[in-house]
Amino acid sequence: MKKITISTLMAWKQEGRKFASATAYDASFAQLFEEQEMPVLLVGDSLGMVLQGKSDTLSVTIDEIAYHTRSVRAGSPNSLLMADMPFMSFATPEEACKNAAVLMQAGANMVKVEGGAWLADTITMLTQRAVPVCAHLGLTPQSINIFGGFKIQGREEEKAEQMVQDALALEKAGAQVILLECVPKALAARITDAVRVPVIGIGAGNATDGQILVMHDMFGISANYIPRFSKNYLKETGDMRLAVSRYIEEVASGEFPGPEQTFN
Ligand SMILES: Nc1nc(=O)c2c([nH]1)NC[C@@H]1CN(c3ccc(C(=O)N[C@@H](CCC(=O)O)C(=O)O)cc3)CN21
Ligand SMILES: CC(C)C(=O)C(=O)O
Ligand SMILES: [Mg+2]
Repeated sequence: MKKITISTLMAWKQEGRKFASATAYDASFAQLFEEQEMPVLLVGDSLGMVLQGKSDTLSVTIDEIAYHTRSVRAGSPNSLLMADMPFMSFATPEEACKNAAVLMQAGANMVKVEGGAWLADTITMLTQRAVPVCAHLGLTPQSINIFGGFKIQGREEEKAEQMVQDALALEKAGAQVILLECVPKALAARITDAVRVPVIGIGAGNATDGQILVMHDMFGISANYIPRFSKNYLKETGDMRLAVSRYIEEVASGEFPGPEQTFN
């Protein structure tokens, strides 16, 4: 696989070419993903749930994300590697810079932060200091105690309009990727059209530029539960490499996510 950069994703958006991505936490799976030409990988704070068995992501630390980022980078030199900024690690722009440096030095190409327009100054400060940023909107799991659970976001028109405005504000602030989690398909489509940067969806329908899955969900082996919007590709292929390539193909063709994995 040739080196994937933010320019690659921008070009794909303009061509209307849909791309897949997945979480990864170790070198062996990162290498397997790279061999199947998965262009984008994320060291997600979901590792608190799927690796550590916790019921949410709040306890994950910057050092844990950095540890896994080093492993994933070792297995996948050419993917665009995103790393999650954990809960409270970007509470102020200064803390965000200090913590983002740890992840970039561990091998990330981009950091991801959860939140809306209030993050504009943080995102500007990071991008000015050469840290590319993905802004995560919709169901932001670090806000579970505000939301009262992992619930779909943006159902009411007022909330939907707010999310469109948040996406525009964060793009203007410098965000180079937007990630939408658990939002109705029509809202994800609206945001994907409204911004120039690539939009990656999870539980957001098939109109976004890219898709992401937690790798354990792709294989149907997640601890606790498997979200409704994910799909077990191991069950239908019986082989991990085939599962990954099937997922990549179904994203490219628009077949995944289908109606069963979509909120309307
Ligand atoms: N294994 C795993 N997969 C994920 O996608 C994931 C994680 N862990 N951990 C971090 C966050 C948390 N996520 C989650 C977890 C559960 C639901 C969930 O149960 N959602 C309900 C829908 C709720 C509604 O209808 O409002 C569902 O039935 O899927 C959603 C997102 C997504 N992320
Ligand atoms: C679900 C994805 C988008 C994520 O943030 C994670 O894996 O932590
Ligand atoms: Mg996350």
